[in-house]
Amino acid sequence: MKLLIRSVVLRFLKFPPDRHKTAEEIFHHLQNIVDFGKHIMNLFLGENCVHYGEVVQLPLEFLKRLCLKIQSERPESRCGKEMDAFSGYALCLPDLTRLQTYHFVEHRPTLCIEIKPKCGFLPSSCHITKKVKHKVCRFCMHQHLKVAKGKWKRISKYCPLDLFSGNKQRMYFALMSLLQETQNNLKIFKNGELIFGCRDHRDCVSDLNELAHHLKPFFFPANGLSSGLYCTRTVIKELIHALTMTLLSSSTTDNCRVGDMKSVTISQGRSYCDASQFSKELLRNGNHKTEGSGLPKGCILYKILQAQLLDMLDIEGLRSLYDRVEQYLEEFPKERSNLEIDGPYNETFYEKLKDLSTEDDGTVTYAVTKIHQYRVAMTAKDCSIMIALTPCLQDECPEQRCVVPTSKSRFVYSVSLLDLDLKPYENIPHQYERDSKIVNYYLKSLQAKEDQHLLDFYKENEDCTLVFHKV
Ligand SMILES: O=P(O)(O)O[C@@H]1[C@@H](OP(=O)(O)O)[C@H](OP(=O)(O)O)[C@H](O)[C@H](OP(=O)(O)O)[C@H]1OP(=O)(O)O
Ligand SMILES: Nc1ncnc2c1ncn2[C@@H]1O[C@H](COP(=O)(O)OP(=O)(O)OP(=O)(O)O)[C@@H](O)[C@H]1O
Repeated sequence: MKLLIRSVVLRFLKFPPDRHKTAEEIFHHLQNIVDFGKHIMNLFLGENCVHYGEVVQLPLEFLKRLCLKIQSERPESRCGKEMDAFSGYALCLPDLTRLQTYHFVEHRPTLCIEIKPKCGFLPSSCHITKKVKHKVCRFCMHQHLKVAKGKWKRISKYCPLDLFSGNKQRMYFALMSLLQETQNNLKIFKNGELIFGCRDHRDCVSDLNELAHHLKPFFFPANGLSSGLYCTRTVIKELIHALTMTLLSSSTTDNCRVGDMKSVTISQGRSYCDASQFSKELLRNGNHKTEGSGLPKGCILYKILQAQLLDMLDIEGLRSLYDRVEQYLEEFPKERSNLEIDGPYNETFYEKLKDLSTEDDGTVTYAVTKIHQYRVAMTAKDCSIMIALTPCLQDECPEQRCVVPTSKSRFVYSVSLLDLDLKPYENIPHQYERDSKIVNYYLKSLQAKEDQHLLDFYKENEDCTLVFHKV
């Protein structure tokens, strides 16, 4: 749960009603979040993008009033957990809907586009038991289950592999699909206020004409564009162009160490997903080669993908390693802190993440290293990118690398990341079950679709079926 107070954001922990923690535990938990951002994600993703914030203490009276004030604003689907208003501790973060780089534009209008890209590769682990996982990405498979469960109304045409391809045509298709079906993967803010996307799973604002109306003064400040369908298309195109440029731009000035990790390759896996509408469209037009231009090293998508690729074994390969650690902890419960399952997140922890060998020597040390890497990868698979854009004049911003030009405008931008908390160790069995549910449901719906096609085929051909009778 996040609360916006002027230009900072206060972040509070949430817990199920019956599971309150002591103030000391909450302080430790929040400090761990800060340390993980500062010493681990910072190095993977770069200090310009990672804003880990600081733990602050607030008067309890203030928190009590705050809690009462915001309760009615919280989406119903999120109310299963209660905000911690008892410990007095919170995280203080910058407001990432605002530009993070240049402060001279602080009071200018700002657009911020939040994208939750999800997992951008197909796993190639030999532990995988269902072949479909090598061909169809997790996001596309999961769509079927989400729609069946009523989380979303329609299947999205967005496929993360298109966004992460680095190919501008595929990225255009991916971003357009996000705009058409935002789900929880795209939100747009104007001056810090949500103008497009879902606040809650039921509460969505996604009228492209209305969005174009908001965007027009940013992209066509001289107002030379009439309204209507043509205008909407033109403005949306400009937005997608600006987003593509920022997502592919490389930052050379941060401390990101993505280069010092032997980069994990995805060459064994393919770079396109069989379920992607873009690939299907190409195939339909007789083109059998889906282009992947590759991401420029140093761009935000490249860094996120590198962190995601730390999941080398897939949950199917990881499950038995988790059981190995659990068995060990059952015998030696005090060893949990030595295994550093709950931190500390420091340089030593980071160094361990660099061991990419997948030769299992049967030790608990090997198992724990792979688990740490998996948890970091899962974090990168669930984080969000915040792209803030503010118009700037021709003679402003001498550093061209922070400027994105569009047809009739020019923007300074900043790229930041959200939701970088390390995924809990305890979630692993749940991840395993969810994975098999997603895959099984997908296979079931594929089968049902095939059966239906066959049935339709027989129905269509009923009139001319030749039936042989025994004589
Ligand atoms: O498993 P996924 O891919 O559905 O991801 C979950 C997200 O669902 P999504 O598919 O993005 O709609 C899910 O997003 P929502 O809360 O549904 O918007 C959470 O981010 C969840 O993380 P956590 O368990 O709350 O830490 C995410 O769970 P983790 O798997 O990252 O733990
Ligand atoms: N530092 C920030 N600056 C601006 N907006 C933020 C910041 N942190 C979070 N947000 C906004 O708040 C939204 C919710 O954040 P997050 O998903 O981390 O919270 P949550 O724990 O799921 O909250 P809840 O369950 O109450 O919805 C984000 O999708 C983003 O739009």
